[in-house]
Amino acid sequence: MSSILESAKGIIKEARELAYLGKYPEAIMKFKSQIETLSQQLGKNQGDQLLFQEWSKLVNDIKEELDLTQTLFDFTKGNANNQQQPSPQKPKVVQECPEFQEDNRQPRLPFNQIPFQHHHYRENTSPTQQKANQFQISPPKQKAQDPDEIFFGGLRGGNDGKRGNNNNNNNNGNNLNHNPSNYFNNNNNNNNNNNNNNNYNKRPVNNPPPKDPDVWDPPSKKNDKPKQSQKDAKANNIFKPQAQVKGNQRREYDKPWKSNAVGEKKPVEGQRKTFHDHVYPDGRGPDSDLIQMIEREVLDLTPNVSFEQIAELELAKDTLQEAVLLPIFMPQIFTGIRRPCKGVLLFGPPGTGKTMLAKAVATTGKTTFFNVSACTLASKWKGESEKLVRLLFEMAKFYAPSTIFFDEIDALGSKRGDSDGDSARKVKTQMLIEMDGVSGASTGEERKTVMCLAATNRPWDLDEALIRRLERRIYIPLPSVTGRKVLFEINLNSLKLSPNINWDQLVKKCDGYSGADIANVCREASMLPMRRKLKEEGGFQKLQQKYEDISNVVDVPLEQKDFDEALKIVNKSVSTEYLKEYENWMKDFGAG
Ligand SMILES: Nc1ncnc2c1ncn2[C@@H]1O[C@H](COP(=O)(O)OP(=O)(O)OP(=O)(O)O)[C@@H](O)[C@H]1O
Repeated sequence: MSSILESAKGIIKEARELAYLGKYPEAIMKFKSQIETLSQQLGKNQGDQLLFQEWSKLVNDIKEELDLTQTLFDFTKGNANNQQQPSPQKPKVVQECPEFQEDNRQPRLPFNQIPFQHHHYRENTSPTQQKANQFQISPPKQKAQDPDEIFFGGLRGGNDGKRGNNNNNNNNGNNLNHNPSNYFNNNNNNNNNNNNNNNYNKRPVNNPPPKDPDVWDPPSKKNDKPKQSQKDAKANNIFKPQAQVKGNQRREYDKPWKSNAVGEKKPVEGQRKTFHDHVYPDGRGPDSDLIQMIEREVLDLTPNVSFEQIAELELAKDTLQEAVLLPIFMPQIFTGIRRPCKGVLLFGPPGTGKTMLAKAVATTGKTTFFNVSACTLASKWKGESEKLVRLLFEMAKFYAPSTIFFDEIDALGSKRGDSDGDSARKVKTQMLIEMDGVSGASTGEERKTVMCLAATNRPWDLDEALIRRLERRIYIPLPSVTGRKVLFEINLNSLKLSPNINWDQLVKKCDGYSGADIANVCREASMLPMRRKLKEEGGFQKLQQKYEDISNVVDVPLEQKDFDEALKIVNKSVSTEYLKEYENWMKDFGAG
């Protein structure tokens, strides 16, 4: 049954398309064939009362559609016989509606020639009709792609909500088209006048023509509705009494939403004055948004990492303490040839603790930490990146002593080349200028220590001018055996551990793992006993019913098998071929 309906649906759709294209004879043939097929089926299904009713309703509807198509056909034939061909110019509806201009199909019929059937199909919400709709003879509404929608769209009024007068149109469409006799009368008039458009315009005033949803209302004349003067309005009591206020009285109430607004922001006493407040004491300026974005997303007031939390990397820690922290603590010593370096580059495989080192520097030196991810910058402030770099350094000087950390600096400061866009070149140049400006701290002006730290996994991509300014270049390698042991200790210090774990063997197995990889192994291992326990007890729900405090039950010591299992899941993330490249680059450019 459903296959018959499906094929009927398809053929009826084709028939509508043909009718839309003005191929009435073919459309009529198709409608007729479907009426025949469905009627035959009706005969076979008389036993099922409900189905029978629905199908006969459907057949009747298609018959009406056939009649209307036939009428249209007769009408156009009449026109042709009278040699009253429609004007080659497209009707107004078609001219004004972009969808129709894009569409190369024939212009749509004048409004009063459009059959009403589909409207009837979709709008009728009687239970039987709703059932019939389930057969989806008329498909759900789509944007002007569906020929049904284009062909019969005028009847339903609102097609896509673009125009404001859809509801009215809908009503007008209903009023006119629900009554087939109206429809035929109009056609007769058309025949008499032999001019559809004229006829459309010559409707009696008390029976206004339905609006086409695709045609905008003409602009209303200014004197259509004389404006009511305020005096008259008051007299007519249009204004509510509470609105009658004197002078500025209306503005004198609390506007809590405004207190957070940028324009009204006032520094609270005792609170740290922000850079924004400093440059724009009035609360708003041309770069307000950019500055606030930096303050919100780049400024990290609590990096909170200590050197003790970082495993191994003793050389890097010493270099950073000497190059960055000492000049902050003893600025008087670091003058002349001892001037602090302009910047430090940390390079090495991913996940080896470069960001942690930068944060530890900021925490220990009690400096303001700007954590700039070059990737984010480049994408987020496209077109304004060089302004952002300038503002960033200005802010760093304002909050000095500060540390600016450029993570993934290769994304921002790669080698300059012909393929660079204008914007990328400007950003690089701005960075170089600003980094030079930072060392201006040693030229006698009030010392504003700003340290630049940068990290990259691809040092060989960096621009040489930038490399020169990052005067200390420190290799952050993968952890050694000792480093891996410490990493396990750091990551597992809050968990219960079985005494039977063979740490030496485990650390050996983790050869080539970065600090981040080892942290992942520990995380995975820590979950396994819990998962096992949950499974044994029949799932979370059952465990919860059985024990009041399930945290004690699932918090079981980690065992060797947990780590073995975790090592199967977590693999190393650094390829060995890259390690060679780091070492080579270190030989050529390293300055640790
Ligand atoms: N030496 C280390 N000591 C302690 N933890 C470490 C160490 N190295 C890596 N980790 C762990 O790895 C995680 C990632 O470290 P971090 O972000 O500092 O790496 P990164 O070198 O900056 O990585 P990327 O180059 O991908 O930005 C840290 O949160 C930490 O858990």
